[in-house]
Amino acid sequence: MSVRSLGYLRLETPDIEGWRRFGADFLGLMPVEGADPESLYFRMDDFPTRIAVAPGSQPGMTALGLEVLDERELDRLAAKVEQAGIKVTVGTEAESAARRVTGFVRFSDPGGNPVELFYGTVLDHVPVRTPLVSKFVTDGMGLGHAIVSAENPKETVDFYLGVLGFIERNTMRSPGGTTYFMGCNPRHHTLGVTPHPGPGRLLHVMVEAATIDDVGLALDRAHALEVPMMHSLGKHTNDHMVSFYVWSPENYAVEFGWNGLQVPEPVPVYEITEGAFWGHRFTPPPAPPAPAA
Ligand SMILES: Cc1ccc(O)c(O)c1CC[C@@H]1C(=O)CC[C@]2(C)C(=O)CC[C@@H]12
Ligand SMILES: [Fe+2]
Repeated sequence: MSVRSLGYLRLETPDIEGWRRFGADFLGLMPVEGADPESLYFRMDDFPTRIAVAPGSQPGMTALGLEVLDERELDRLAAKVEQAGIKVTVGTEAESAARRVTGFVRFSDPGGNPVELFYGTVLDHVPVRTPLVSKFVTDGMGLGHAIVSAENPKETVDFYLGVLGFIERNTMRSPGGTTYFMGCNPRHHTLGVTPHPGPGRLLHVMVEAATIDDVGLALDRAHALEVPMMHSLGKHTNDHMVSFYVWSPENYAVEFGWNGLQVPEPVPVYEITEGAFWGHRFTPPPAPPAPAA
């Protein structure tokens, strides 16, 4: 296994105040200070930052931060990415310091999603405090999972499997094409790739809490804070996770779940024919505010 986990996400949003409330008061992440005073930084565990949100004119993901074992693995994987014909840039010392990692490289995956491979997390030993959530499930499994889009899903999936060492878990066919779910540690899936016209983008990020009560309480907070629902409470057919999804301030989505399946050893791939055993009823995003006349 090459990539070890989804280590961090870097996002940009036109609604930084919305994200402050969303991240801390709804998701229950721990807000902390970081390199840029204009940005938001959220902890889930002893990683210094799991989700960093910077102000930007457009919503977007600026990095899918994938953790590798050590410097030798980073060099080996960066060379493999270059051999695959993808241009790789080495992060500067200042950029590494801002991410609180020892080193990283960046490139775009074949679908156009921005990826950073990093090693050497600089741990935060101030105990994490998440009073709204009993615990986020991250140990050895990263912050959760992300689903990204690609116009060329097969090529993009072949890259993650063949170059970065992900393992295929399952597929799901829908009218728009096939979605691929991949893992890199016991968490059933860390990355999903789904077809979508246009350059790759983040569709949702999943965070996992330790108890069903954490999910119930998060549903209550969504209601109280008027966080718009995307998929009602449901249970997935591939990782058996019980979760619901909300629209984030810029209309990507966050899935809040519990009891995701862990797959310590590779198992044969399979195809699912429904996304959920029950639930996960969809609600479209709220209409954007009307432009000022
Ligand atoms: C089906 C499924 C299983 C496990 C997950 O963690 C999960 O997020 C999903 C849904 C994934 C995915 C999505 O988020 C956007 C709409 C998608 C692309 C589909 O049309 C099929 C799968 C769906
Ligand atoms: Fe998901």
